Amino acid sequence: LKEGKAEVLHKPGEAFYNPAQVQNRDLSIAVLREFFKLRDEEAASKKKDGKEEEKHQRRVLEGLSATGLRAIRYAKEIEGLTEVVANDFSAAAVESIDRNVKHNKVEEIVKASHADASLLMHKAKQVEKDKFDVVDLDPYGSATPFLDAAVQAVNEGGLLAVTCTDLAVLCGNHSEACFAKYGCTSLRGKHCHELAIRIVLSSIESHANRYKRHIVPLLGVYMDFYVRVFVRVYTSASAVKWSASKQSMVFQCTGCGAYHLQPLGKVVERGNSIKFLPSLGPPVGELCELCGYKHQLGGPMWSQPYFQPEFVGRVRAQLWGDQAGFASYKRVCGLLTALEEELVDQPLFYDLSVLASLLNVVCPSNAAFAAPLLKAGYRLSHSHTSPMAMKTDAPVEALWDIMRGWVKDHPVKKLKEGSPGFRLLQQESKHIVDPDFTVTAEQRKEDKASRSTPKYMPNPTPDWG
Ligand SMILES: C[S@@+](CC[C@H](N)C(=O)[O-])C[C@H]1O[C@@H](n2cnc3c(N)ncnc32)[C@H](O)[C@@H]1O
Repeated sequence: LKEGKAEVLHKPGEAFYNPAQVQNRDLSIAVLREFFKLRDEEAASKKKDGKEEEKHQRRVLEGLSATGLRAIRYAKEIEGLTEVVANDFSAAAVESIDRNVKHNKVEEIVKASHADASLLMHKAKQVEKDKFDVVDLDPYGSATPFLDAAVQAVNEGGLLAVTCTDLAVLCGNHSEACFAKYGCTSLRGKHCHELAIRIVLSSIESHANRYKRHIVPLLGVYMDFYVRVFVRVYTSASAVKWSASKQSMVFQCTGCGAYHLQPLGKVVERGNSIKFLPSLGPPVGELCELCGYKHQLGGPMWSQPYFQPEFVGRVRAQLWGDQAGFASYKRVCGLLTALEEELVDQPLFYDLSVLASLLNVVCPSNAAFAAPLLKAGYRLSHSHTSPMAMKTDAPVEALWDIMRGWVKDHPVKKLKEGSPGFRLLQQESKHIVDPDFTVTAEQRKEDKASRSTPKYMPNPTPDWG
């Protein structure tokens, strides 16, 4: 099998290999290249400030390596790596890693290791120089059994890359299992994939906090059948005090899906010290003010940004600039462009098709829905996890104002009395936005002709072509 610069001799049944994960591996290579560049830039700026330059060996651990394909690609496609440890606890997998390392002539860099990944990481954490610059976890299902060791085995400012494929658990089908594994309750809804990313981040942060460490997310995505996050790990007892203020509970209505976030607390600075204040009471009552149904409680989830737009842009440019090297560059660049255009500071979103289906009415176009919100000064974007997403800083009442305006001209099919949609239509308008404001067909045509990204997107598509 060939992928990137690696060629793997693969016996079916011997070690796990999934061709569909090429996107995951391509993305990871581009992220690692940019991460090491970032570290070089940081070291250079420290040197400029007269501080001692930190020497990094550039060691990577692939804790769950199967055929060794990913580790071999890292060694061949990322410049300057000194060591890549390709570990697996299956003897057959290690045999396959050994064979493939030789076949690809990367014995100098890639070292096969036969151990339980957690045990290996717990050993590595004991000596500073044995810690890794990058720890990559790509398990079957959830990565949570490995997190405790992983957050300790990464060196200062190092990178932890985590895949979780248990989306049924993370997306609200097995909320109880989610709580058991991640310490967070998942919820259903169109935003469930973004919530999944945020739950994984919250879980990593909580493991890190036990060792006076905290995370800084660089990039998180939902792809195909998994979520993948890349976070840097730092040590700081004082930064850990802010952790609860970076996470929120989610109160979500079981009728209309309206959600409200409640940070676990806030931190106030008093002189030289900081004080943590737990949140006071829930942000909403037991019943939803819009439709009268009950709220469900989900979380905690990471409610700070889950990606850094500038870093995402750099990774995208990396993939775009090496089209011959990355088989999946088009798909991954598309995904990263969508991610970069998301409102970075607005957790979760509403889905236009859900708003319309609650009222049993034909769905407005994105542009028709966006116009009144933008006119009123709110921001709006889509989400890389859903094309019908409306991610906005407008209150949910404004969205229903628009939908009530929409139904004036579009017939509502039968709605059951007492249903959430029926109750939403009974509500008085909150007059937060002008629901009758619209963009004309002429303006839309102009928009389409003048740019690839509609005007209602916050950031025009960057010039990366
Ligand atoms: C999904 S596969 C890894 C795929 C690989 N990262 C890739 O990109 O092709 C998961 C691997 O983890 C290994 N594994 C599961 N639990 C492990 C543990 N506790 N320690 C080490 N390896 C483990 C399995 O044997 C399997 O080969």
